[in-house]
Amino acid sequence: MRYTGSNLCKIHFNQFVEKRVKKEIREQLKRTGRPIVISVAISGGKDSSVTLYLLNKIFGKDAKIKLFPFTVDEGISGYRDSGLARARELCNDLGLEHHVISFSDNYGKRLDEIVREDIRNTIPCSHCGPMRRNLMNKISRLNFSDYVALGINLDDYAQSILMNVVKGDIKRLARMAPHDFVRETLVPRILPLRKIPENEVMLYAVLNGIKFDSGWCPFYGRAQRNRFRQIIADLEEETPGTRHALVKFHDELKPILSDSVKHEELGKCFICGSPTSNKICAVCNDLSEMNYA
Ligand SMILES: Nc1ncnc2c1ncn2[C@@H]1O[C@H](COP(=O)(O)OP(=O)(O)OP(=O)(O)O)[C@@H](O)[C@H]1O
Repeated sequence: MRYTGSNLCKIHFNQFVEKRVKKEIREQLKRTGRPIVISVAISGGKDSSVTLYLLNKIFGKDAKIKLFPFTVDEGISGYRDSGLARARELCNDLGLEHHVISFSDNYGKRLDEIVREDIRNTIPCSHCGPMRRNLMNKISRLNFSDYVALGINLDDYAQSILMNVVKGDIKRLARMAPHDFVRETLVPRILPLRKIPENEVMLYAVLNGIKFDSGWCPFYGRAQRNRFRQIIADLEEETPGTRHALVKFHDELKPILSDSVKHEELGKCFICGSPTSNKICAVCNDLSEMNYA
């Protein structure tokens, strides 16, 4: 680990990962003594698989915590099916019931079709991201979840901070998960792996025999995040510890921002009832523009 200068054996590496994840969870999860439901968004990829494995390892015997793992089936041929299969297998191994919510049942179309029919040739992620987040929130609300856990690792998190800084998007910086405020219609997100570098998550998965899908989304090449992925990787290579420094910067900035940046009032979408600060949510807007196109 270049950022700490340490070399660890398997046992101590596992302990080091688990200790940091437990600390994160302690800080992110507000325990009040009453039972808690945590939805776990698993794509079948390494990060969300490790997230579910660790949450189950930490809370599996805790009668006051119920885990609810689910996958959103976007309808991406040649990609999502193998992710779904891995997610199902992992849940089976852990003795947890796996749930699925799909674009086709909720939006009437698979992502493949949406992309094919889009004459504006928009980046596929700009349809998929809001639609996926919308269904994550929907299924989490349907089973009365207190939190939804995502497999965001340190690299992902540092990229998001930098992207928001570069775009000058102070509102997004202020409302980045982990969420410490509850809004009626939006289930707060927790990120147990946000301090664990991507390569350590991968190593943890391999060392512990956690099944995951290593396929790439066919639309990956067009994602704007890729540029920031490279920038963060280069900065970390030149100066180990950069990713942690960015997270520390954001953690210190967040309380200052939330004092000065007012969180937008969230109402309900006029069409589907999802949380939105506008009359119509981003997904319904997108779907109606597609129908007019
Ligand atoms: N189809 C999906 N169903 C459920 N959760 C998802 C899905 N896609 C993404 N997520 C959640 O959002 C997080 C970030 O998404 P991202 O696109 O980076 O995931 P990924 O690279 O496909 O897989 P992973 O992060 O598990 O390695 C995931 O870790 C997971 O918690």
